[in-house]
Amino acid sequence: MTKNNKQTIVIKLGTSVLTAGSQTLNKPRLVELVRQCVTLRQAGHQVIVVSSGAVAAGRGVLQQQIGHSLAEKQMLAAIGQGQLIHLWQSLFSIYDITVAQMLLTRADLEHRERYLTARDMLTKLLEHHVVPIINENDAVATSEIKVGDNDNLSAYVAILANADKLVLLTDQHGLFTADPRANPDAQLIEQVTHINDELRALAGGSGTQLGTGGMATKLQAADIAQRAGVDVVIAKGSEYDILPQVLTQTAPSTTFLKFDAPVGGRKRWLLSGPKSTGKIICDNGAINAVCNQGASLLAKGIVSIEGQFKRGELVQVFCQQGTLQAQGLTSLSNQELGLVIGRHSSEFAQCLGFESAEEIIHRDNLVLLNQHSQQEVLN
Ligand SMILES: Nc1ncnc2c1ncn2[C@@H]1O[C@H](COP(=O)(O)OP(=O)(O)O)[C@@H](O)[C@H]1O
Ligand SMILES: N[C@@H](CCC(=O)OP(=O)(O)O)C(=O)O
Repeated sequence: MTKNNKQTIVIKLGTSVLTAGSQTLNKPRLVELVRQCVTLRQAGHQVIVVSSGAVAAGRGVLQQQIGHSLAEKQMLAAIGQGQLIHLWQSLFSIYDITVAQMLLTRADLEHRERYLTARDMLTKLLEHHVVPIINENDAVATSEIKVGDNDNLSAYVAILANADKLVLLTDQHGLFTADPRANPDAQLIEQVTHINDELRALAGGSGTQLGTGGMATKLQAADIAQRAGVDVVIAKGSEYDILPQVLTQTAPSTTFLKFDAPVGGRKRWLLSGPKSTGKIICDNGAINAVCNQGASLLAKGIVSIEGQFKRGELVQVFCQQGTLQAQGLTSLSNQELGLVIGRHSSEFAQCLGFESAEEIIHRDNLVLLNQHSQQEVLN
């Protein structure tokens, strides 16, 4: 939330920015970015950095031909992360600013308690005027527990920190109508209120072997952050004084406006923490009740389910037309739910052999995803 125009700003620095298009870290670029972060702090803002670049730094240290397989990148990240944090530490120390390293994986955000621990830690660092430097813990992150890209990670961090703004610095001015690398005539899209399939279709992957996810993951990140009440800006990290310019809205960029009625409280965790493990497909009556009438999801309106999930895991709710409408924590596993699809809760005990709550996803455990200004309860 904005506190007297003093904002908490998460700045995500992509590999493309930190390498300036080369194969390894570009130190003058880091110097320049630290100077700008300090300018923001001197203006009273709190700064959190999500820094990519461990893999690139590792390449610079080893100076051997290393491929791009997962195992090779993990090895490079393990080598490079130390150098990366050392550089940030040295550069911020010129200004007498202390930094702290936080290496996260999805597992740190998935369980509510671990999520709260990470949140408290981040809050403490900011209280002590430390700049958190965050990256994914690539060296140990297996596919089951990793976020996979720092764009999504930075959106989760912005939610954790209750940030006002997320700035994604990359090697383009923002989201274009097509990948500008392949389409020189592509136009910059300056403002986005709501990300839809049409927009997602414009966002391609990374144009290089160094970046992860390209514009596609930046849109995923923006979508999550907007819903949680965070303004998001994508801008070009090589532009002079880009960070101050983003704040004064004078740089070419793409801005994604935060929602008028953002998801609040514990429900923010549902946007950022758990990974979805299954799908529930519902009839239009159920979708209408859940999306427009503030109802919980009942078994009666469920048409089918897909995937495997346990009780308490996150599942996604789709309409029969195939659009994602909501996500939330299920009270039954996929096997149990299979026994009661389409049934009234009065039949649950007989079908399941035990008593169970009538709601399959209780309203308190559910976030809507298909309305850009949904009236979610701010709890
Ligand atoms: N519609 C688009 N607009 C802008 N860039 C796009 C688009 N689609 C794909 N891209 C690509 O996304 C790249 C930026 O993402 P990425 O390489 O992952 O950078 P970073 O390391 O900054 O995360 C751009 O260099 C560009 O080639
Ligand atoms: N964690 C990796 C970067 C992953 C990533 O998302 O990269 P990028 O798309 O360049 O922001 C690293 O430190 O090299």
